[in-house]
Amino acid sequence: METFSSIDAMRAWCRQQTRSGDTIGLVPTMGALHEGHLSLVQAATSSCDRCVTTIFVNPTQFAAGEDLDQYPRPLEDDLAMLRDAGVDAVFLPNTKEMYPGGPEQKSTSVQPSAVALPLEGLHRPDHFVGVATVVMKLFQAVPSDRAFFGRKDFQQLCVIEHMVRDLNLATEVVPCEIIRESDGLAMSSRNRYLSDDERQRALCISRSLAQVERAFAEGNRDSQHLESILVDHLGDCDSVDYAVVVDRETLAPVSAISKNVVALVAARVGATRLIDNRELYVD
Ligand SMILES: Nc1ncnc2c1ncn2[C@@H]1O[C@H](COP(=O)(O)OP(=O)(O)OP(=O)(O)O)[C@@H](O)[C@H]1O
Ligand SMILES: CC(C)(CO)[C@@H](O)C(=O)[O-]
Ligand code: BAL
Repeated sequence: METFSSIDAMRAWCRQQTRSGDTIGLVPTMGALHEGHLSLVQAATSSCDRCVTTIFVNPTQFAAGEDLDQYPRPLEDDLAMLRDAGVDAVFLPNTKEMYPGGPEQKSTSVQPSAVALPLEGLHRPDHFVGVATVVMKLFQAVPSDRAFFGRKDFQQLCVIEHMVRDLNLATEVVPCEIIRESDGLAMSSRNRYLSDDERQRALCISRSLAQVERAFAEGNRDSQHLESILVDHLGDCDSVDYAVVVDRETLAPVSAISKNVVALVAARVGATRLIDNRELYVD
């Protein structure tokens, strides 16, 4: 497995693979890897000739006071997992390589579509500008045929799909299913922050979504009622940023549901903010 920290070297390696006819699958991450990340790697290695994973804790998507400094960085463990998973190359830029003028510098950025405005956009106002911009930069460093993103970060996936569509990017976005612990908790690097008690209480998030899925399957199409089911089951969380059932394409509120929707939750357990969701399909 090759590792690269410079954009030029990474891009040159990709060009060489492409010249020899190999397709490239890209898996962008912030490290602290788990089975969710490995499922993206698995999807990439099974549909592309080469898999490149990136590990970069992107400062521009964190607001002041968020967990940028604490964010776990177990690099040796991450590299061992990627090697075992059959990854061909890892891109590990430092902040100076990605932001030569410093991350605070007002440099060119990507303005995401309106899908970035609600939900996470309200609670983390500059977050998706940071995400869209760094993903665009990673796409330039790792020219790839396909890029793999998890549905766990549902709104992020929408933002990236819109960016690729609106800016005519050549990389195909491949959404990947949410990987859960055996008790239902969505895997997330931030689960490492949870104490045993918090880990138990965090289960109410996936349970609340399972309850909504059940009500939806039984024919309930009233979004207010479905949202009240979410809220009723989130009592073990310390605070709830949002618990909503919204249009799956626009993330706008819906009342009587006639199209596919998605139930999304962001809640804090102790100091840890977790997100999860369920897509609900009308047939
Ligand atoms: N449980 C999961 N199932 C599927 N994909 C996942 C899961 N967790 C993360 N991913 C995907 O992995 C990619 C990298 O995400 P990231 O490194 O931020 O991990 P994370 O676990 O979401 O971290 P955090 O806890 O910081 O949100 C993203 O596309 C994300 O959607
Ligand atoms: C897409 C991403 C790697 C951009 O920093 C990050 O937001 C993540 O890990 O989901
Ligand atoms: N997985 C999304 C990255 C973040 O929360 O910043």
